[in-house]
Amino acid sequence: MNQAVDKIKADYQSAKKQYAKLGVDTEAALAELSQISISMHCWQGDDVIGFEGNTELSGGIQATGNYPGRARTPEELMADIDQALSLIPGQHRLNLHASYAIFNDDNQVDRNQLKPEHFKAWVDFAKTRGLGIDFNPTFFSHPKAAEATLSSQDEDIRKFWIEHGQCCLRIAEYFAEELDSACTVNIWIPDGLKDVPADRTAPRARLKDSLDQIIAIPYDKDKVNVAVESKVFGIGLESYTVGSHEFYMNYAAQNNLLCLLDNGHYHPTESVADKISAMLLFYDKVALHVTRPVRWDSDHVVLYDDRTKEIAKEIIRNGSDRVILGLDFFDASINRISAWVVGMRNMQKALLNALLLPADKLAKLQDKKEFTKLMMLQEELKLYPVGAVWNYFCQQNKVPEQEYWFKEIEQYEKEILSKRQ
Ligand SMILES: C[C@H](O)[C@H](O)[C@@H](O)C(=O)CO
Ligand SMILES: [Mn+2]
Repeated sequence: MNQAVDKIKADYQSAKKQYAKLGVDTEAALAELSQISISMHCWQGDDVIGFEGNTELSGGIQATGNYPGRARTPEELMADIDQALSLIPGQHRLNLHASYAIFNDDNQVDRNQLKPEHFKAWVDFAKTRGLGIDFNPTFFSHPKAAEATLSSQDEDIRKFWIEHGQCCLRIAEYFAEELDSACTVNIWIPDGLKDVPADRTAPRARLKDSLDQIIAIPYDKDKVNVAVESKVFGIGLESYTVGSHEFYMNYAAQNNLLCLLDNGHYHPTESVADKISAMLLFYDKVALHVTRPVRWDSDHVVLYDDRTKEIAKEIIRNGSDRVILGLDFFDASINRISAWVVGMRNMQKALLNALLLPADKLAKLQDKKEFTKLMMLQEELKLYPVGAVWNYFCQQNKVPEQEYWFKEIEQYEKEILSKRQ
């Protein structure tokens, strides 16, 4: 901690009084914030490469940049995750991809043969840190994903990926049981076409059948939440995406699954914040990948920007317990641990900002059609002292406030990352 403890407390007390005048209880806001876990994606640490020995990223996604210090082994990735989590307030979750299975010399298998034993080291890691784990089958960066996966015309390839999905549900159940915490399994496939399709229906019918076969295996629905993530386009797949928004929204509704909304996966002027309330009138929960698309689904680090703040407001207004919140970005052009810390802390700051709004007062102004006053108050609230409350939250959680965490990143880079050649 760098600011004097007393100064942080004094600033917080002053902020508390200002918010109280608006009817906002800062203590309640802090208590709720400390209950919100974010699923931190393992793939920021190594540019979405994983541990299968394949370093080629496919599926129309790209990690650009060549900053030194990428984690190359499970040990390095775990150490980097520890370093990141030590600088992020609160208790969070870890989001793993199947391509991060940890093999020893004699148990490496292909993705359709994955078993819980290949993830035991992750369970041990999570147990000792009190983390829950979420999971993702990996339908990309594999020779059998070169054309298509769950929508493939090639029945052998489609079968391979169906089996992969089924393995992942079993592994998710293992995570949930071992860690006593429900596991969200998110299905995203890159399947699509570069140019104008002649038949949009057949690949979607095959995807539907493949998903039916995956979720037909017995699994405990209280322990495993299956989510489906749509997308509008990918690099090299610009004209047609098999797993579109409408496809998955209907599939999820019909099969009692979750939709996962990634805010990089829609047309640029569409707002994922706006979709949350609509989804939650029809689903118990919704899952999110918060990211920052710059001109395309570029997966830049999440900032404390208007888009993130608007998503956070909708999470809070609709009930944070109804949103399964994960991040999804991968920036290889900057220190990767700093990327995690900045993105996670920004998501939390946005949630805190939302928790510190006088929600009832603002909603009443809308009801009474006092739009002039509503605009005025929403704008004035932007300069209320959310930073003082944030610093106090960091202090409560024993992590450095403001920018003071960064010297630990510099130290770690000097001592550890710079030695990874
Ligand atoms: C690596 C992730 O699973 C992937 O980013 C997916 O969630 C996605 O958003 C693809 O664009
Ligand atoms: Mn995503």
